[in-house]
Amino acid sequence: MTPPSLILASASPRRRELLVRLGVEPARVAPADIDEAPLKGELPRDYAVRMAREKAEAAASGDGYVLAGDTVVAAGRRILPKAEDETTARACLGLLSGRRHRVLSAIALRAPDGTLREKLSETIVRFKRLSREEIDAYIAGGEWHGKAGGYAIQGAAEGLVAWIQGSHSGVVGLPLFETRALLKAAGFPIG
Ligand SMILES: Cc1cn([C@H]2C[C@H](O)[C@@H](COP(=O)(O)OP(=O)(O)OP(=O)(O)O)O2)c(=O)[nH]c1=O
Repeated sequence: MTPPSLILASASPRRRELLVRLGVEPARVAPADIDEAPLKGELPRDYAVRMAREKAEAAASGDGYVLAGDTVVAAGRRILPKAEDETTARACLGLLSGRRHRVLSAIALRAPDGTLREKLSETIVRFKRLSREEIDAYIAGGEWHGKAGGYAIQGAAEGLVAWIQGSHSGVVGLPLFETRALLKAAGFPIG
């Protein structure tokens, strides 16, 4: 019997790399184009789960599994934006400097029968207090581009992270423990 196929509904190359670490090679990568605006007053965890679910539903086609994820950086109840310009990235780093914040990484899996399952990983991260020079140097490196909260822990930013509790892969974009469990629960063959 041929193994079932899995569509990865994500434009993030990191998500693909993380999934491959579980021994799962997606048959296709099909980024979902959805409206990513948070609802008024929406809590960060509700927003992350809703985004992951909507991405999985939007990419559904045929009879394979569809996996999607969404990573949100939250300072209290506040959802930080994905940094698309320097000003936003600077504002995010200023807010995160010397404080704890949460990274919510939701994943959603649509099974061939249309059942949708999701899981949420929550990680607490604390940056050192960042000096003006540290922020300038980080901004100059450009790794903040397109990243939730204006940083990427898989790059130079980890040198500024004093403490982390939770899932490193979750912060990067695909929490491997939760993803493996979700695939297993949905009957996807995984070692
Ligand atoms: C905090 C943090 C975020 N990120 C990334 C992961 C995600 O790519 C991005 C958050 O945006 P997402 O909306 O989760 O993902 P995406 O837009 O890159 O891709 P798609 O919606 O198609 O799946 O930020 C890191 O790579 N490292 C980090 O440390």
